[in-house]
Amino acid sequence: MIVLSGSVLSAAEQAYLDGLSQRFGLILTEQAEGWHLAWQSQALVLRHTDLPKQSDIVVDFASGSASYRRQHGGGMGEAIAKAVGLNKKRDLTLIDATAGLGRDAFVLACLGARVTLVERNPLVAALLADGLRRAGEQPDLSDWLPERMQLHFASAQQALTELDAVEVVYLDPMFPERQKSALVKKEMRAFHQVVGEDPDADVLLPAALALASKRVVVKRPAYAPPLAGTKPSHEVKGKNNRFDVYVKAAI
Ligand SMILES: C[S@@+](CC[C@H](N)C(=O)[O-])C[C@H]1O[C@@H](n2cnc3c(N)ncnc32)[C@H](O)[C@@H]1O
Repeated sequence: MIVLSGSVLSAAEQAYLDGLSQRFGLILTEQAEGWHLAWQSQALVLRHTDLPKQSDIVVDFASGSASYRRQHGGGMGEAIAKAVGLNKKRDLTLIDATAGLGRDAFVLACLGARVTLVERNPLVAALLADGLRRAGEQPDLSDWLPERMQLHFASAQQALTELDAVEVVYLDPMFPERQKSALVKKEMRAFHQVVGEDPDADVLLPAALALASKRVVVKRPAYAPPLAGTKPSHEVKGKNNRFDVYVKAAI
């Protein structure tokens, strides 16, 4: 069942959603109270019944901060690029096993990586699929993005045993917010409501290390302990986070 409220679907929209569900095996039902899929300006969005449309969650690679970052120097100097090793090899193969809204995956793909995005939440996967579809229709993205960003709807546990080996596995599981989280952006809090916590995140590290031939990179809030309590080979500090790097072989 597809949950869309406040929208009267045209036949074309309904067919599009059915196609999306079939292609990725998505069962789109309400997952978090009050959050449902809706259409806004030809894009699929997640909307909360009690929140204004400005709080909609959408994947938009073609405009907004993702695009600004791409056009204004989101480059090899960024901590994430160094952590992953893109400063050494541009066309790394990479699995982002906790893809979320695909922002990190987009940064990495813009720099040259071939990224398989793994997401287990069906509503988030639907947003990703729709964001990738719209980006693939943009003139400045269409010639490279569909080839470099592929969506895989599955749990990371499953994907990391099923997918072909890659050079790098990237992990960014949800981490419990700090008590006084005034600094946590409104948008992030909303996203937290939809996907909840990731209490099983620790098991992803050994699975990722088994599949990656070069390294595993884990994004963590600066105050968080390393994933699974496992000390990384080294850390790369970002503006608001750090990247724990587990090296298996040189890139
Ligand atoms: C913090 S968000 C990732 C944000 C992402 N790096 C970005 O730039 O947009 C974590 C995401 O990972 C997903 N996730 C967590 N554990 C997962 C697992 N075991 N398998 C697949 N997806 C998972 C959650 O549903 C959530 O969407």
